[in-house]
Amino acid sequence: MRISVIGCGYLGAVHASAMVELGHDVVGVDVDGAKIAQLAAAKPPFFEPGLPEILTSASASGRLRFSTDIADAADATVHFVAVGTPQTRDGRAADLSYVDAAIEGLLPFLKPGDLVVGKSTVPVGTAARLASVIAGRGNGATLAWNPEFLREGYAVRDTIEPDRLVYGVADERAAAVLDEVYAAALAAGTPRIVTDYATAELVKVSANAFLATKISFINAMAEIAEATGADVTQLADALGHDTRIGRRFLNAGVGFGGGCLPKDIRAFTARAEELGRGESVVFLKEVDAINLRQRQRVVDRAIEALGGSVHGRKIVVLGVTFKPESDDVRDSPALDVAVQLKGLGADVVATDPQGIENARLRHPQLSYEPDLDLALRDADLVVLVTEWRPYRDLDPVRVGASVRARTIIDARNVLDPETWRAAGWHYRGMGRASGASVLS
Ligand SMILES: NC(=O)c1ccc[n+]([C@@H]2O[C@H](COP(=O)([O-])OP(=O)(O)OC[C@H]3O[C@@H](n4cnc5c(N)ncnc54)[C@H](O)[C@@H]3O)[C@@H](O)[C@H]2O)c1
Ligand SMILES: O=c1ccn([C@@H]2O[C@H](COP(=O)(O)OP(=O)(O)O[C@H]3O[C@H](CO)[C@@H](O)[C@H](O)[C@H]3O)[C@@H](O)[C@H]2O)c(=O)[nH]1
Repeated sequence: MRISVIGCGYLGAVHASAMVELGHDVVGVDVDGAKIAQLAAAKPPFFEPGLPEILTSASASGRLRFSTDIADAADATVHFVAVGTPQTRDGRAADLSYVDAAIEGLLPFLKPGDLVVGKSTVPVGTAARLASVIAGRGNGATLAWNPEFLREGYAVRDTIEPDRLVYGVADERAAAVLDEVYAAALAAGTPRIVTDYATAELVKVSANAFLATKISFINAMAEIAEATGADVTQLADALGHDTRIGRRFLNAGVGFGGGCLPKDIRAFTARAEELGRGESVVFLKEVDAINLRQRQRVVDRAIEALGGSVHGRKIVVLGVTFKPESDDVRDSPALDVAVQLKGLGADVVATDPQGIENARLRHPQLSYEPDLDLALRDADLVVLVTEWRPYRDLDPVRVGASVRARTIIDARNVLDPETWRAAGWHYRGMGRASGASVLS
């Protein structure tokens, strides 16, 4: 099939390349000329494991092109819309101006039988509104909403072998077209749910709301654990053995960030309020508040660890991205902590395997040191905020020889407290028993 992908960011660039893997002819379109130039040269404009390989093979096959001109989408019969839906500047709602502009741009090039497929995360009701725009001016094209559930860091696998496919459609033909698009994934047994627009839109935002709630739940338990001397990691392990609960997304720490969970729960709340149903999701405000409190708790812990003031002290912040295996710093808890500590007068040095370039663009006032050993030298305090493998694997004895003071805050609970304490470190986790050894 001939496919266009409008918007080639973290979602669209992977989707475009993956569609070639699934056997299609693809043109990726973006308004960002620099991004398109990189993609056209088969160079990913961001770090995503596996993307260089599929981008290279898709480009070499001659079945993947990139363009800044929406007219190049005219040959395609299926048009995925994967542009951003960030939080509006003045509020918590989703900014739909990019989605609206992408649809407006496509309209003159649509043909009878074309299917426009929304991928972006949108407030419920958006698809119905856009379907009527396309019905009016889309020259016989129709709309489907097919939300995306990929995780950054696993985006390639999640796109090629998704946990499920959700089609929000208004007619059977649209579902049949999507079946053709995803034939390879369906043949591999991917479950598919065919539903209406509103349900498809809601599946996406409620999935993210659920994940965010799970994380804030365990972070709330971490607060209680701390007040009682209990250990939240053991608590999560024990809870996780209950298959109804499951262990995933029960890692307490500095909380969730990124370009999705925080903005999506806020947009969901705003939409529910618009619908007069704010009360139904009022708990999401608490989920957000617990999450933001975790960032503050890490900062407070740093102040406490340094005896009441961070002023003039060297604090090494391990990680700037919102999670490992990504260079994405959107709403990153790690950067938030680094910026707050800097604001309090600390001599902050941040390091990260992939995120420094993006972090520097947003926060040029911070000092960055890509070399981990150099970063750690003479530190008064080490704060692990993003659990990249090299930080999880740090040797406390070796690191202990180069820092000024052996004090570490493990804001992701990924280090073994006993090992670090045995090497002479003052170790603090988040909701982990702060005393000496716990019998196992
Ligand atoms: N990043 C993820 O992991 C992920 C996963 C699932 C869903 N989503 C959703 O997908 C959407 C895109 O997210 P993202 O992370 O890829 O954002 P992004 O900011 O990385 O990419 C969006 C891209 O759209 C381009 N764009 C904006 N207006 C355009 C237009 N009119 N025509 C063509 N291109 C245009 C931008 O230049 C940018 O490259 C959002 O709604 C997001 O919530 C993201
Ligand atoms: O137990 C956990 C699990 C995750 N996180 C944090 O939660 C955030 C989000 O993590 P994750 O969900 O893995 O990353 P995303 O790539 O943002 O993916 C989410 O957001 C995407 C965009 O909507 C969806 O497609 C995905 O399904 C959804 O998992 C990160 O800051 C993680 O550090 C925790 O603090 N504790």
